Amino acid sequence: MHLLSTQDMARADRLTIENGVAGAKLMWNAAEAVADTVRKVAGPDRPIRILCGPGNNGGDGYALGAILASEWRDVTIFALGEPAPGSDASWALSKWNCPVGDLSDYRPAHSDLIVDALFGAGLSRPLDGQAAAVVERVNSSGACVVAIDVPSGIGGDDGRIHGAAVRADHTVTFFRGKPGHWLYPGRAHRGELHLKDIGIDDSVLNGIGSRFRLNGPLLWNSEWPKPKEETHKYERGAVAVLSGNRLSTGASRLSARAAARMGAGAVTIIAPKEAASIHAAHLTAIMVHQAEEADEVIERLSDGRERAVVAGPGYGVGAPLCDMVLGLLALDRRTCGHRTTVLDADVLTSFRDEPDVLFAAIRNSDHRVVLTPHDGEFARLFPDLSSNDRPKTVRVADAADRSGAVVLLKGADTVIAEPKGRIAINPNGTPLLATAGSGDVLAGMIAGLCAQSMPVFEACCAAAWCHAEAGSSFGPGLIADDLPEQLPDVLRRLHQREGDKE
Ligand SMILES: NC(=O)C1=CN([C@@H]2O[C@H](COP(=O)(O)OP(=O)(O)OC[C@H]3O[C@@H](n4cnc5c(N)ncnc54)[C@H](O)[C@@H]3O)[C@@H](O)[C@H]2O)[C@@H](O)CC1
Ligand SMILES: Nc1ncnc2c1ncn2[C@@H]1O[C@H](COP(=O)(O)OP(=O)(O)O)[C@@H](O)[C@H]1O
Ligand SMILES: [K+]
Repeated sequence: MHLLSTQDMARADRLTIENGVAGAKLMWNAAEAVADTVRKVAGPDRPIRILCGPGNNGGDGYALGAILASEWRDVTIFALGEPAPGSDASWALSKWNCPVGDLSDYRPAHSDLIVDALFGAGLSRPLDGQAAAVVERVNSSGACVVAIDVPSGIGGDDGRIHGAAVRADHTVTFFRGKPGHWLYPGRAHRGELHLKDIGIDDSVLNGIGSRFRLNGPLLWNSEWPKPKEETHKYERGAVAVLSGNRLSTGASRLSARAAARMGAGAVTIIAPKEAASIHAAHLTAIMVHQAEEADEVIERLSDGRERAVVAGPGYGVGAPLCDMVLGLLALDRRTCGHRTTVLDADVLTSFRDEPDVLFAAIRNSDHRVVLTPHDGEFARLFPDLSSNDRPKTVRVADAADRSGAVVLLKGADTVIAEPKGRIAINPNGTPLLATAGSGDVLAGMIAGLCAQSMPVFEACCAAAWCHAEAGSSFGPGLIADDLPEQLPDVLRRLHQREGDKE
């Protein structure tokens, strides 16, 4: 499913208007769509108070008022400024045949149904003055709020609070969702999201070329690996996971088990001697290979049997890990096929003083690379991209462009970006995933899919989505060990789903 930035959405409107649908018609359709939700939420008797801004978001509010007043409902409008003469909003105001109150006079009652039509896609500066004051009163009133397009004060592109922001119970948006509906804190402010058709044809998406996607099965189901009937375990896809020393072996076992559960045909942990015997005592289906020094590990991996390698979880931060990774990335495609290297955890911290060395190695490598930082690791590798001054989506996309890797920035609103390409936001995260080792599982899941030749961006998106599904379907009490065991159930349900379409 595409998401549209405010700029993309303006282009969708423009293309639709050029194709002969009047802007006023789109506004009326938008108001009808909001009216549907308002009727359901307000029931027959609740007083409806519409707060209109000076732009087209306010225009939607005036048109909504006209529709609901024609049904003899108790509707009042309070406005901030007037629509520009000749605008669609000014036309909508002409359909509202009752007085308009001043926004500063509105005192919300708990029983009101408030419609927030102050600002939508056109928010151009932080809320202040009357707008900020009314948002404060609305939020503390306890009244039910339906926001039009986006809760006022939330940036449609970045999901951030600009000055102050409405906390809505419902948000009605048009044609496609916006990144700000899915990035926090906007995601927490929007309440239930209602996506409505207002007469914009899907074909305009071709003319827009939006980079933004909402992650979900539609994005990657068609690339899901299906083993051939006559396959064997190495052909199906093998994974290697590099283990830390004897005191930190658990992380690599979590990654390995997750890779196997995602369908990799063979998974091997490569570990130094003392750690290898600990693994051997724990493992059954997962194989263990003993290798002491970086040279031995690279020698073991140079025959190309494993099409995906996980490095970082529990390995230990330091120069030996940097050398190992640089050695791995230098392995030749002729011997290793189209290998994917998933660099997680300690690898990301180990390169904090010389991230450009890592990025140069990635760009010069024959292999596909995935970086899976959390916020702290992201700040170490990309210090200048870590401040919140630009949307998270754009910062992750810049990190992908700079590094040459697919970058998956973990968090409640995980963002995945490919170099010069798509940017996906994961919708189904649960705070239950905030448990030690859950990131190690995710790294293994990505490797498991990449080893089966799933394209790397799709593999990252699919893994993030399935990881979150595993967390929420297991429920309270979840620890990282439970995630791989939950995957068969997630995968079974996934493959039973009927293909919904874009
Ligand atoms: N034809 C279209 O373009 C359609 C637009 N629609 C609606 O139009 C909205 C976008 O309309 P606009 O582009 O007019 O933008 P908005 O209505 O979101 O806001 C723009 C207006 O608000 C003012 N403004 C921005 N930030 C402010 C602040 N912090 N304090 C005070 N004033 C501020 C601007 O100067 C401008 O007058 C969408 O969100 C959607 O609700 C829908 O009616 C569907 C069709
Ligand atoms: N509040 C949250 N909501 C949703 N997902 C979360 C939340 N907190 C963490 N996660 C997810 O949990 C995982 C944690 O990974 P990471 O920080 O690497 O942990 P660890 O290093 O302990 O394995 C990531 O996939 C992240 O997206
Ligand atoms: K709004």
